[in-house]
Amino acid sequence: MLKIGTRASPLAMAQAHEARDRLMAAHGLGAESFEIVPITTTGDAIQDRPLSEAGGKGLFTKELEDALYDGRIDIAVHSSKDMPTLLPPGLVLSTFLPREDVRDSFISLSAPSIMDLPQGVKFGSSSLRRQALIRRMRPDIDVVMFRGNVQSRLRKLEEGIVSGTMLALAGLRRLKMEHVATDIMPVDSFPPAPGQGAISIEHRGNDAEVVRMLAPIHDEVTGQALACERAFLAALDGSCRTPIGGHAVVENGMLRFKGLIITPDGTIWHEIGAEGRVENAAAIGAKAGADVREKAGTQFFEGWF
Ligand SMILES: NCc1[nH]cc(CCC(=O)O)c1CC(=O)O
Repeated sequence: MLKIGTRASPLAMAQAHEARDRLMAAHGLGAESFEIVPITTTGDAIQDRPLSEAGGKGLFTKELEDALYDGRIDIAVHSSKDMPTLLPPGLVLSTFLPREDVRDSFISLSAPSIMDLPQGVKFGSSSLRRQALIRRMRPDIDVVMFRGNVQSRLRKLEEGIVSGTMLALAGLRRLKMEHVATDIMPVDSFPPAPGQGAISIEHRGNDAEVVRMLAPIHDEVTGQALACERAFLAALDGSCRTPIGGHAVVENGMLRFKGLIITPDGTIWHEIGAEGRVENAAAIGAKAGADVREKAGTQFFEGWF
């Protein structure tokens, strides 16, 4: 019996089921060989303030990691986007499932695109990256803090609390809710978060049986793109306080990466492009991070908060 840990949100549960289904198919096993263990995390419990204030990315992972350490679960299924770049001792992130669409979707009941929103309306997002990118496109718009699952966001749109919000297209697809997307943002003008759209699996590094089970469901190309994007994030100190975009594409053994850092008010940004062979994925991302940091200068990272 392999115990699969997951957050309890509908999206996390859908991702855990996807991981289980792939494991069943890869090993010819039935559902009875797996147990899905939902765990409520601090990140899920805090709904009234931005996660960047409450402690950052680790909020979604700590309880799952505790459960890995004490054996309540054997693997933890995560959204890669929510994973800190550094893992606690003894745990590894070895396995990436084939990536979904990386793009963000715009959701509104009153305008077909962000540029069509009326002057000065409210836009809800808790992601610093999305907030900054929206402000870059539409400095007139009032960006407000906004959290919660798809259903609660749609309710707030209906109630007129905000005129627009944004969600990852990947999440909507996994919830079979793609139809709520009003517009899809191009990656060039609206770069996704590093890791967006990719499910990853964390486990105890010394668990040989788990390593054997996971090997056939790992997607090589997604793993290479993620190695690059996560190295970029790590080089920039990937705290949730810096709006960062980053996206790597792998084709025929070559990797192309584009990254962006932007001030929270959306007025200053720096972009970086890099490419090379996939074998050097992590080095390409790390160098792009160091290069964009140098391009931006230290003053870029100071005095926002
Ligand atoms: N921080 C929440 C989160 N983590 C991963 C996804 C979407 C799915 C993905 O990117 O794989 C979401 C919701 C969202 O951004 O819309």
